[in-house]
Amino acid sequence: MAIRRNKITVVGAGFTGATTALMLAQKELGDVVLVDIPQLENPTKGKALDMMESTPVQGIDSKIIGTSNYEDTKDSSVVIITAGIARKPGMSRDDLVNTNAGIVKSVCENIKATSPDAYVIILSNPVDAMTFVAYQSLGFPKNRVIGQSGVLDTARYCTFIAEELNVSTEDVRGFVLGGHGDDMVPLVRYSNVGGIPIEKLIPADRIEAIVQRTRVGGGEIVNLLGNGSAYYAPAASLVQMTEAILKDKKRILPVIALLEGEYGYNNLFMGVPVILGGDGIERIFELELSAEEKEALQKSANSVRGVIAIVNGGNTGA
Ligand SMILES: NC(=O)c1ccc[n+]([C@@H]2O[C@H](COP(=O)([O-])OP(=O)(O)OC[C@H]3O[C@@H](n4cnc5c(N)ncnc54)[C@H](O)[C@@H]3O)[C@@H](O)[C@H]2O)c1
Ligand SMILES: O=C(O)C[C@H](O)C(=O)O
Repeated sequence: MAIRRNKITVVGAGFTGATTALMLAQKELGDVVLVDIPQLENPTKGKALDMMESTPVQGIDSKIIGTSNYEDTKDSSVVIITAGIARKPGMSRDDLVNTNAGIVKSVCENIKATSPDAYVIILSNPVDAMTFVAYQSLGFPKNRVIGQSGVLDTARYCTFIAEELNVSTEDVRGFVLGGHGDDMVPLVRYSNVGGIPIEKLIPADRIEAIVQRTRVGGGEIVNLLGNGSAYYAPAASLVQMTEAILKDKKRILPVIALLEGEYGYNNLFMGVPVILGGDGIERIFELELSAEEKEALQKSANSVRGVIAIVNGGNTGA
């Protein structure tokens, strides 16, 4: 049988969607289908054609098309959902919940019909709740419904640690647990630089400042941009997750997963470290947490449950 390229669909051709499409093509992870609403079909086609016309210069062979027709996305291996509105200064991600829940639901109905075997990565905010909405709308098994927050939050955390120590970002390891909100939990005890615990290298007050900056990292960019939210680091995060799945890399990454007993939570979508590979979320790692870390995670979980309740008729879980 002839070997075919993977088809990767990116729904939402705005700032994150378009940037993600280009980065996916640059890594030749597959052919990319960029989808937006019918009213924006021409601009979507235009963005895709512009990207396509960069391929001879960049020396890449991925094809990129723009469309508003889900038939073009048929049998995608991975579908990335970036459709929805983004926040502006003064707003919280949770303010987007009702609008984006409707959008994510309608997108998922189309995906379910055209790519029933896809691995689906959700970016639209508030992303923990949107991953829940997608899970309900798709009816796919839990390993194939994956939310993006922890890769981005961890990238911010590691950037700030590297800046603090003036070392390569490549040598910084750590991760962020919990919901994608201001209560997220950067895990200091599990963070190191070249194997050296950060607590041995950075004074406690500076670590606390880094943790706080990470928690509001999305807001920092929103305030600087003035009319939208971050997209370069979010797109890079989506590409890392897609690559982990398509190449069966079995990366250990923090992603939003359905918890069924892990960390003491049931029927809740929240960020936890997992093995991400050819079968999506292949395993969730349950780490031993201190009393303080457990309390912080509980606060984050309570925030996520509050937002899920808004889109789930007052019920706080899956
Ligand atoms: N989880 C994260 O870490 C993270 C990071 C960045 C952005 N986000 C979220 O991702 C979403 C997109 O952000 P952005 O900066 O790309 O916004 P954007 O406004 O630039 O793009 C969103 C696109 O979605 C499209 N869209 C709306 N409804 C659609 C539908 N039914 N079908 C297809 N496309 C539709 C819009 O037309 C627009 O082009 C926002 O909700 C934002 O908050 C999340
Ligand atoms: O902050 C936002 O609204 C977008 C995204 O969730 C981010 O963290 O950059």
